[in-house]
Amino acid sequence: MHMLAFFSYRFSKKPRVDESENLTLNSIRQSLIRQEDSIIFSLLERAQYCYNPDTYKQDSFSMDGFHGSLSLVEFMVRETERLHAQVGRYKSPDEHPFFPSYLPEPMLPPLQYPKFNVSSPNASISCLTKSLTDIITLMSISIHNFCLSLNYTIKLVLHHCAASININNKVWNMYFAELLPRLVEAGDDGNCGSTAALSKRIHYGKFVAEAKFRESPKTYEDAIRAKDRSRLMELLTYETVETAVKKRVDMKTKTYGQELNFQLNGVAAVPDPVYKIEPSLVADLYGDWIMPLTKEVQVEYLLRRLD
Ligand SMILES: O=C(O)C(=O)C[C@]1(C(=O)O)C=C[C@@H](O)C=C1
Repeated sequence: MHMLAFFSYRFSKKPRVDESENLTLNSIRQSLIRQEDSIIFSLLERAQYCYNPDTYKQDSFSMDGFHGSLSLVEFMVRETERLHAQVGRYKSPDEHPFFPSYLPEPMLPPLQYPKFNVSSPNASISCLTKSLTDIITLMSISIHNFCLSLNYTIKLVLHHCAASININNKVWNMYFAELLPRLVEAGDDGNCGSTAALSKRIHYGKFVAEAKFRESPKTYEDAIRAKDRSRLMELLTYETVETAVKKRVDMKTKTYGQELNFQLNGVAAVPDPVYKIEPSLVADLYGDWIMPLTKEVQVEYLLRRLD
């Protein structure tokens, strides 16, 4: 059977939807905590390589169908997004493209996103995304998993304004201009990748904002009607949570990024711990960029929440 015919067949079945859980601030925060691991691991991965200035320069590469008006990294991200768009990745409420104006319409029948499944939003969405990637690259063994994951449809609870919020231009600039030069050594070797995890985490602000709005609509409504950004920012900011996030990220970076060098007799070769990334760098990244951008998404979302 042709693969798309196979998909159409599978998609035509009624999706199974778990409606048992509610959108709570606590469950969304748990999801943000799980995403820290992906962010820290991808930064650790990226930190192994040098900066590679040619990857980011326009005019550095030339090949058929690609002549230098974009950098190699822009070209790769744009074309990857085009491919993923064909199987509907950006119709998912927690996926945000970096090059939205270049995307084709999906070739597959639309997925249903009736409501967002708060019990395991990441599990179902990242399972879907992972399966999409697998299916494109392997085209074989993950067909079964892919179809299974599609049947666990995401329960969408966001207001329709969510679709108009995408601050990936800021995420892109933050990553390439601010973060990368601090994270890696200068020089050349090859690699790129952690922007997607950051983008996803930052746009999760939509879910955080929705949960906060639902928990106390009256508190937010006046500020929304008055279009009062600073009041909204004040309402949605929890200093104690931010302090706890930075502390946890610092500890996770130390734990995941510690070099474990043991001699054959099992004794540590280096008495003092050595870290692959300076732990405070990731904690500072959270404090200076990730949380402020997540809050910016929340403000944008709330401003349109009563539209
Ligand atoms: O947990 C929340 O309430 C959030 O809004 C998320 C978040 C964050 O980005 O981690 C952002 C703002 C708050 O001040 C605390 C934490």
